[in-house]
Amino acid sequence: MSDNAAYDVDLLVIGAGSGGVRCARIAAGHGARVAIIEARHWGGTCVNLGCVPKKLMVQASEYPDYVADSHGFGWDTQPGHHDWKMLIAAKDREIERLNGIYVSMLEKNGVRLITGFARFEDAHTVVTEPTPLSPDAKPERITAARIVIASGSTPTKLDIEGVDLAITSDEVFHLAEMPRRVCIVGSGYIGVEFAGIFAGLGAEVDLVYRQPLPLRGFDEDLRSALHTAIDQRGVRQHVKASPTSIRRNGDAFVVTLDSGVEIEADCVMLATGRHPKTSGLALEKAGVRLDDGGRIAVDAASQTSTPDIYAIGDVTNRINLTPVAIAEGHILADYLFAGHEREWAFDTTPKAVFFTPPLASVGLTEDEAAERGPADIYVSSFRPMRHTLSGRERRTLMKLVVDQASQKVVGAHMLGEDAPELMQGLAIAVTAGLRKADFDRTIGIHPTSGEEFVTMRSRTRVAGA
Ligand SMILES: Cc1cc2nc3c(=O)[nH]c(=O)nc-3n(C[C@H](O)[C@H](O)[C@H](O)COP(=O)(O)OP(=O)(O)OC[C@H]3O[C@@H](n4cnc5c(N)ncnc54)[C@H](O)[C@@H]3O)c2cc1C
Ligand SMILES: NC(=O)c1ccc[n+]([C@@H]2O[C@H](COP(=O)([O-])OP(=O)(O)OC[C@H]3O[C@@H](n4cnc5c(N)ncnc54)[C@H](O)[C@@H]3O)[C@@H](O)[C@H]2O)c1
Repeated sequence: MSDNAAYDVDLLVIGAGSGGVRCARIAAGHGARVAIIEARHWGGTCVNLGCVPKKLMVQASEYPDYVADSHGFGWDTQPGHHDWKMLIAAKDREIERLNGIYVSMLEKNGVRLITGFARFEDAHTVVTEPTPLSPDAKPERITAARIVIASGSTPTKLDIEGVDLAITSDEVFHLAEMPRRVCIVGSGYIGVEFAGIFAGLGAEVDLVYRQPLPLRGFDEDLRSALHTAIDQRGVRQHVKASPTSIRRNGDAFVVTLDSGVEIEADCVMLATGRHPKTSGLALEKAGVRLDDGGRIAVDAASQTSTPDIYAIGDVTNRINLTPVAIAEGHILADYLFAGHEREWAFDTTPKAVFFTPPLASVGLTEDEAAERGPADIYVSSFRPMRHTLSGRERRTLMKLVVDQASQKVVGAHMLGEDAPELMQGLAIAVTAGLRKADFDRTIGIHPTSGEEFVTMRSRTRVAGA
């Protein structure tokens, strides 16, 4: 199928990350002539500098806990030495393998792969340039009937003195040495996850954030439980605080907070959000408009202000998660080249933060539900079975938010071991609009933590009444 023979391709995708790769592959599967341009690394942020290396590092950081916990079960296991360089090399090998899979999957589907940095010449023409990471890339000029911008996002740095002394998540995966003292700024997903990683690997960690509790936007009970869990992990929390400067002190760095407190660290990491990556694309040449927040403005069909140009994933700053970018890419490819729209339940997108212990959520928080009307709240907090013997001070929190009028479970939240694995199943129940009575008539799996979600009989309180 060819949309328009006057163009080199039917679809040109800019950015081979989670969204772009899926869109290109599905469009090619529908018979479109597709090319994809990537400036940095095949697979994008998630595979190279995001979800995948992060999760491997979380897993690496959990082994000392297993060793310590084993003593309560009769083992005399001793902690060993951690080899940071070996971890980084093993992680890099796995990522190289994944890069190869992405490339071969695209090639197998007949997608043309172009290495280089893309820039618009007009609404149907893109030129590519070599980048520092691909200096030998041949410049190309390519015309397309339709173009999808899937260029992702990039870390936002604070405007403070000495900011260039700090790293972001873009650099953290390739540090030459494991830092012994780390100061992390920001308590969103990345700040919390890396506080857990470095603490687990044995570093002294200072976590600085502006709010009274970490993870703004999550359920308040979960945020409080996380605050306690961060303390229990040995991370020093500096709440309601912001850095004002960073300076060198020999081989170390000193972060000064607005309270006057000084924190000395071997590594300062900013985890202060990300912003859409649009610089250098020359969007103005194609008439693609940004909104006030700097994201590419799109309609419900992911179309930008220019017909035939679409945008998906983080560059549109909707829900910045890999499965969402993938879904947006898939929906768009189906819509453009198969004439049908796939349905995905974005409203009940589940979220997880891979701290140790991790937390996960789906649906409404208690406060969000209360704004819509009375909600029955069920909360359970308990010591998981493993820690009755390990002696570790770690509690699990589970919470259900139930719309009182319909008795539908509109939110589920958990902090505790395996929370992300459990939440995937609960997300199906919440997406399906199941009622509390459906949870109650479900038989539990014993002995698990998960069975608590089907045995919460007594309402803890009513919210929003
Ligand atoms: C540290 C970290 C951990 C994360 N962990 C998770 C997680 O556990 N779970 C989860 O769901 N999400 C996680 N995310 C978020 C997830 O990585 C993103 O939401 C997802 O990658 C967005 O996909 P995308 O396709 O929009 O963009 P990206 O994956 O960022 O891909 C964009 C691609 O476009 C390329 N590009 C940009 N501009 C140009 C140009 N002009 N020319 C050519 N190529 C260009 C980039 O090089 C990049 O490869 C994490 C993010 C970070 C930073
Ligand atoms: N497990 C996951 O799914 C996962 C993991 C990592 C990242 N992500 C995605 O990547 C996005 C980016 O992650 P993130 O942690 O960088 O962003 P975030 O938006 O989650 O958190 C940003 C943090 O920076 C703080 N901050 C912002 N401006 C500041 C300032 N001027 N001074 C002091 N603090 C400031 C905020 O208060 C917040 O604590 C996430 O929102 C999420 O969509 C997802």
